[in-house]
Amino acid sequence: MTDKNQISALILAGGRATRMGRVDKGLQPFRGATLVAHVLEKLKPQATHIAINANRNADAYAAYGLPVLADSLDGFAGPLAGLQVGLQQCATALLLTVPCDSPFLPDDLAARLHTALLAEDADLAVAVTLEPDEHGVPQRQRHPVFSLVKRSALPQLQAYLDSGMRRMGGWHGALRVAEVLFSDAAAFRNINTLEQLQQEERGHAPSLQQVIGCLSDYDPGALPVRHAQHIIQRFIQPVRAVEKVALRSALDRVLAADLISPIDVPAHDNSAMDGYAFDGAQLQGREQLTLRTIGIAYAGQPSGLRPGPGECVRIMTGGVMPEGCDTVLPQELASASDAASVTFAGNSVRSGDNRRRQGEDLQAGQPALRTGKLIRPADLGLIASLGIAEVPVRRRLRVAFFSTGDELRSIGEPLEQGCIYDSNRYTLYGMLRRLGCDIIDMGVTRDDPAALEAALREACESADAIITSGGVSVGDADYTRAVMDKLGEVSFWKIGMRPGRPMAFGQIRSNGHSAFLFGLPGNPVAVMVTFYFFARNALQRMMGVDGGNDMPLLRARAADAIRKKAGRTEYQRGIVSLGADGQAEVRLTGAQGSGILRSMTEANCIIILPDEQGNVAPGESVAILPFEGLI
Ligand SMILES: Nc1nc2c(c(=O)[nH]1)N[C@H]1C(S)=C(S)[C@@H](COP(=O)(O)OP(=O)(O)OC[C@H]3O[C@@H](n4cnc5c(N)ncnc54)[C@H](O)[C@@H]3O)O[C@H]1N2
Ligand code: MOO
Ligand SMILES: [Mg+2]
Repeated sequence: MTDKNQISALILAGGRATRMGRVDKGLQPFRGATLVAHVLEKLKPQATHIAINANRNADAYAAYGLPVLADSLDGFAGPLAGLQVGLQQCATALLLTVPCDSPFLPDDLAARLHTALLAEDADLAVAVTLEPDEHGVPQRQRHPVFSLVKRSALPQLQAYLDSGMRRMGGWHGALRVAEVLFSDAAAFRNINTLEQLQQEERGHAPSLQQVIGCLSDYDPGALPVRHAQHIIQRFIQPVRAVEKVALRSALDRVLAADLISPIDVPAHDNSAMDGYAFDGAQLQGREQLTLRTIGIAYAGQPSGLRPGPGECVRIMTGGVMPEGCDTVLPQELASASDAASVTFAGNSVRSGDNRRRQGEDLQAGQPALRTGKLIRPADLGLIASLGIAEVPVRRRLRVAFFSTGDELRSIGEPLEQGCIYDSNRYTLYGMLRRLGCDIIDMGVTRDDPAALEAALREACESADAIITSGGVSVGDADYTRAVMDKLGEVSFWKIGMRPGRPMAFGQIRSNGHSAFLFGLPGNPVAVMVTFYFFARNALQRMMGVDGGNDMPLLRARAADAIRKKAGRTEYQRGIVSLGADGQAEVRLTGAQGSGILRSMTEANCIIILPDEQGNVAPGESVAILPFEGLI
């Protein structure tokens, strides 16, 4: 039996992470925590003392409550330098080592290595798995970073390091080594690149093809809106990194953990009215009562008063209910009162009226707000009422966007014949800002494969999501498709909707980074409609927003006839107001061409006409989505 008291563990986090762009690996966000936090959770049941070998960010590692040991050898000498300092500082006879980038390590690692070490009277026990060689034949492979080492082996290690050697398993020749075969090779996988990290982060997230494969009647050339929305929602993955921000800065951010109320709110039973507090049992069937006033209870200070039968306390709104009182008579319901007493009719209040109960707003120990909540002004106040100063929120989503088209000019440039000013980047800027994203405006990209590829790569390497406009319809889609296909998995759709028929969606990769891609159509109204009805929800999901925040559809009467083709969803721009009868009534803004941006600026709502709907008669009820909300 393994006595865990005999085992210390050392997490090796001292490397330079050259394949991960030299970031500090252990501190990389992973599945709601960091890599090192996952390793720590695995180790806690396996060892009593745990330390971390790290050569950077000692404070951040120390925050996990563990001793941080830096190499005594200079210049990131590798894991053996970590083992050296680990053995030097080890308080027990045995030291278990694991790397910081293997969050899936076996739960029985220490126990099995220890059993073998004892059985074979070895100096060191090392994990072994079977890995196929180039012919597919399984070969035993040692994982020297997953070892249990006797502290007494330090002189052999020292001699090996003194000879200038640094290979992790290189010093095993001088030792008695016990090999322990683990059948689950995947438990030893480590994460070396940011791309692997993102893949693991996604866990078993399906590929775009798999998501699409779940639709029995998928037709990219005639895709219903709901199918496109379904595919996007299934494929998108949230960004999990979390940060703590001061309460005010949490506005419009997404809560990253349930906020448990540390206190009851209100903390005491208190009065909802200015008036007189008394024991409601005295009301019983009496026509009139006169109670003697024994004192005054102000808000903010318990009065210490205890009225007896026939007595009451003058109380202010928010004042703590005096002991024995459960009812408050609002002062305006008194038929007579002076400083000494109050008289009122027995039916003017019922027992228990106008008392706010302790914890009726929030109860200690109960979640006050749930993870995934988009924090609005009321939430700020509610968190403040709990006395909480800092809030864990998801990190902001980074979204890069650019326009494509040789005809596009930016503000400040002369407008040559045949050219137009780029407006999509401005509508996209506004819509993304409203969502609270960090935005990267990449300007205009020429209609040219090399320029498009360069822009997509740059966007992919700096953002979580990319939004492009233009170049996805038949005229241009061929080269766009070729470039996007080269960089990842992107589907080109013709959606059963108007405006916004052509659209591309998928995920691209570049240099170990990946990003979701929304290739929106170029027409200015189409770009807004596709953003609102596809990208917006997807980005909110990436931000970690919990599902229940969908915008509510309202209904209004069509003031005039609306032409509508059945078989597609139309998003017409409307102005809703109250008709003469007080009912909501909506009219079109005028011409509905997808190049007519004025139709959006004049509108205060979108009229959503679903697939099955044909022409709309005057007076018929239609669904609308108002632009403005109260908060
Ligand atoms: N033969 C077909 N032609 C078109 C179809 C079709 O199915 N068959 N679909 C039409 C629809 S619907 C749309 S929407 C557009 C989408 O075209 P692209 O995504 O390829 O976009 P572009 O051709 O680059 O531009 C379309 C239109 O929008 C103007 N534009 C583009 N970017 C901007 C910008 N940043 N600011 C302002 N205006 C912009 C551009 O000048 C074009 O006029 O395809 C239809 N054609
Ligand atoms: O998708 Mo297009 O917007 O209808 O011109
Ligand atoms: Mg085009």
